[in-house]
Amino acid sequence: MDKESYHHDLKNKWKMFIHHGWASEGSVNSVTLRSWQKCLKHCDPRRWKMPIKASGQTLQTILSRNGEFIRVSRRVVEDHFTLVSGDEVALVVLDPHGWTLEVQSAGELATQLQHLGVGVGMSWAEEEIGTNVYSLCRDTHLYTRLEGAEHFSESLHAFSMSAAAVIDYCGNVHGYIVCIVKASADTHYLHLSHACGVEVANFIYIENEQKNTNKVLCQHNAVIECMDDGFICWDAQTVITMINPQAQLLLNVKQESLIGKNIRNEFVFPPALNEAISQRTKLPQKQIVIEYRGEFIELMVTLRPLSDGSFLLFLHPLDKIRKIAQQQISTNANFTFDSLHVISKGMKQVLSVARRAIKTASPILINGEEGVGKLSMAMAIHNESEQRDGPFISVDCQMLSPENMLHELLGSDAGPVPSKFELAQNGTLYLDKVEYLSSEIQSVLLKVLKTGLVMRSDSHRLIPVRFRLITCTGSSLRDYVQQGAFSRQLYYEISMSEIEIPPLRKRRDDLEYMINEILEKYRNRTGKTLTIATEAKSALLEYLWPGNISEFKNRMEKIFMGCGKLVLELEDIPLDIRQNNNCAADDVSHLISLAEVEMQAIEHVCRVCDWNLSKAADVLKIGRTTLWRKLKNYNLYPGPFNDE
Ligand SMILES: Nc1ncnc2c1ncn2[C@@H]1O[C@H](COP(=O)(O)OP(=O)(O)OP(=O)(O)O)[C@@H](O)[C@H]1O
Repeated sequence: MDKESYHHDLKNKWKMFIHHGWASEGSVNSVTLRSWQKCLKHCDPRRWKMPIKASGQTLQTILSRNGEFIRVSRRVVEDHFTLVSGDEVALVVLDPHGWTLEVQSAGELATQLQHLGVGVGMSWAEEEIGTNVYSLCRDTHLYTRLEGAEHFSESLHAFSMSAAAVIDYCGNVHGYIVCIVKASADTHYLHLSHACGVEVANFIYIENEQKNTNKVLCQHNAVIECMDDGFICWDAQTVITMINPQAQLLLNVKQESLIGKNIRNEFVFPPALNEAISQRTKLPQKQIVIEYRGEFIELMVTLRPLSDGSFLLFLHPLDKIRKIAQQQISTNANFTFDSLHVISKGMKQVLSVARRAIKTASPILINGEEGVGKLSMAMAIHNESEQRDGPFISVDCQMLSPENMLHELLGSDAGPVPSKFELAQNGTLYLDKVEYLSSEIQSVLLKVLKTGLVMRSDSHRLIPVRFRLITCTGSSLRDYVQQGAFSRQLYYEISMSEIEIPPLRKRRDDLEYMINEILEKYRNRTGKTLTIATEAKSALLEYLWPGNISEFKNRMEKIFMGCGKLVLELEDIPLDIRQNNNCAADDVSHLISLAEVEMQAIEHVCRVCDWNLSKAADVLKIGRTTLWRKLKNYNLYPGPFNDE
């Protein structure tokens, strides 16, 4: 059938429908027929009513809401429009609700469309203009064509139109592209709406991808800039491709001097890292030392092999790691000069000596009997000093085994384990019972104090350290020095400021305060108000408290626990305290024999003399053979003797 007859036939079917309200089955496309039936109710097919047109604020809202879509589709529609003969084709862009966003038309076709009211803002709603390509395409989302008399409104019979929806990969409809030609003209141009729709959808997809990529890239760059860790990236050919500012700081290098260089030529890695690189395995949080241009740099690293053959080496800043180690090892120094509650004159003098000592950077030696509060005083000094924000590292020298003393204090590069001096960086190092340091450690400590540098036990690297040293002893270090068991030079060095804490028996005011304080704490804890009878209190005040505050706290706790009354009478006080014996009469478990005293003395002197028997025998003022025999008897023989 030629074009003319085809259109003639269509017109007859349309007339038939308009006249009788029905069309024979199969003669009209079912979708079109359904739309005709709906339109009968609200449109006059023979009289064109100008469609509504959005204007003013409404139009502005529609245009700005579809700004991105208009920008992309205009570019596509303009390109296609210039490619075809403008006189024969019009291209119209609609938003998802059928509002006209853009019209490309020219010549006679443009004039005809303008007469019908086609322009920006016009509505393509079916109720307005009857059956049209937009309304059908909106229902099906499929490419739609209507030719001549397939339109419900007779005024549109002069045109053939097509419409394609612009749908993104998520299924969102951004709008529609409508192509209009004269019904008498060649209809192959109608495919333009489909081509434009696909192209606009592709552009939207690409722009979205670009936006997402840019967003990810921005986030990626922000993360790289803000992260505390440094990192270096090298490719499968071991060429360095990336190094972030933090890594440049940690390694003291400039990006330009490393990018494009071979990682192998720039850095010397330790075996553990080399092995992980060659086996392409992850290496999480490994503390290593790498060599860069003759410098040894200690780092905590994480190695991540990537699937393209490249590697990422994260450099975790060591001061942070050190802080974590310090937090784990450092003691919670919770005393201040105020919280020591000093009442007695003797202790007030001690505090003024301590205050003076704090003003200098020199080490402080604290003397005092056991349990007198030496550690608490050291903590208070730490908290009152410039080092208060640094760590408080406490080491009990008696607890260090002679074999491991060097390793434990000096650390090692192999672990690597930082030395206690490094851990105390910018803080306080407290050495309890300093007389137990072996002579080897004594000379190491002296060197550290004089140079401010430490060398780990298995390393030749000199690490600068800055800390305040507080040592303490319950013995007379002077006697040790005279006996040759403690380095004279070290003694002078550590005792530049010396604090002597008097025993509790010499500070009755403090003792009385502590009794009241302990009663108060008891009341807060149990809700019971306990008082002490005068005789009982006198007994407590008279007692000599050989174990000082430690003993006081311990025994008072036991006394309170055992007393079911609200008034503590003399009879509730243990007999040894009442009789002012220095040890509990009914408890002999902690008393030691003469042989044990001798054994402890021998072991202590031998340890201090690094098991040099001649030296130890001199200090103990016994013969070498006697010492050797006693060591065997007491089973104190630790291994080969260092006797020369
Ligand atoms: N002024 C104080 N007020 C209350 N309690 C204190 C005071 N000083 C020390 N103590 C407490 O006394 C006990 C012993 O104190 P600290 O450990 O400081 O003594 P020390 O002389 O270092 O002991 P040792 O000789 O056994 O090492 C701790 O429980 C501590 O909390």
